[in-house]
Amino acid sequence: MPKRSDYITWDEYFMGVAILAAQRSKDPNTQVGACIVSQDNKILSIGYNGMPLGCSDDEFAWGRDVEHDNKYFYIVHSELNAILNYRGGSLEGSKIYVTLFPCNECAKAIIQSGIREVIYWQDKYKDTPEVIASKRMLRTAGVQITEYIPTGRTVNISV
Ligand SMILES: Nc1nc(=O)n([C@H]2C[C@H](O)[C@@H](COP(=O)(O)O)O2)cc1CO
Ligand SMILES: [Zn+2]
Repeated sequence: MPKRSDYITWDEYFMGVAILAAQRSKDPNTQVGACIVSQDNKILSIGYNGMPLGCSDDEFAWGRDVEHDNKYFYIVHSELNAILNYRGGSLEGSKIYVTLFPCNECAKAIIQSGIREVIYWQDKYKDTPEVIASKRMLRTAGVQITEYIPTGRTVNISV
C-alpha cells in the first residue's frame, strides 16, 4: 500500500500551529500566533499575544484608544511570548512562523535571540513606522524574511 499523499507540508503545519495559538488570544481586535522551529523542523516554542503572567485578563484594559489606560501598555506580543516561553537553551539558527509581521520591538528580540528567518502571513501594519523599522533592522541583521503564501488547504479540527 502506498503512503498517504495528502499530508500537510511543514509550512502548513507550522503556520497552522501559529494560527491555532492565535485562537488563545483574548485581544478583541487582533489575535496573533507565533511558532518557533529548529533547523531540523522541531517545534521549540509557541506564543500568542496576551497579558503578562499574573496580570489578570479581566482586570487589565483591552481597549485601544483610552489615553491613560490601553492594552498597548500591557500586552506581550506573540513573538516575544514565544521567545520567552522557550526554556530549552538557545534559539540560535531557528526560524519563527508568525501570523502577523513582527513589530520593531519584537524584531529586536528576534535578532538578539539568534532567530535567522521570519515566515509571516499577514502584514496589515506594513505602512506603520514600527513595521518599516522592523524590516530595516531584520534586513540589516541578515534575518531572512519570507512571506507565507497560503495554499488554500482547509484543515478541520474538531475539539
Ligand atoms: N506582530 C505583532 N504581534 C502581536 O502580538 N501584536 C499584538 C499586540 C496587540 O495585542 C495586537 C494588535 O492590536 P491592534 O492594534 O491591531 O488592535 O496584536 C501585534 C503585532 C503587530 O506588529
Ligand atoms: Zn511585537
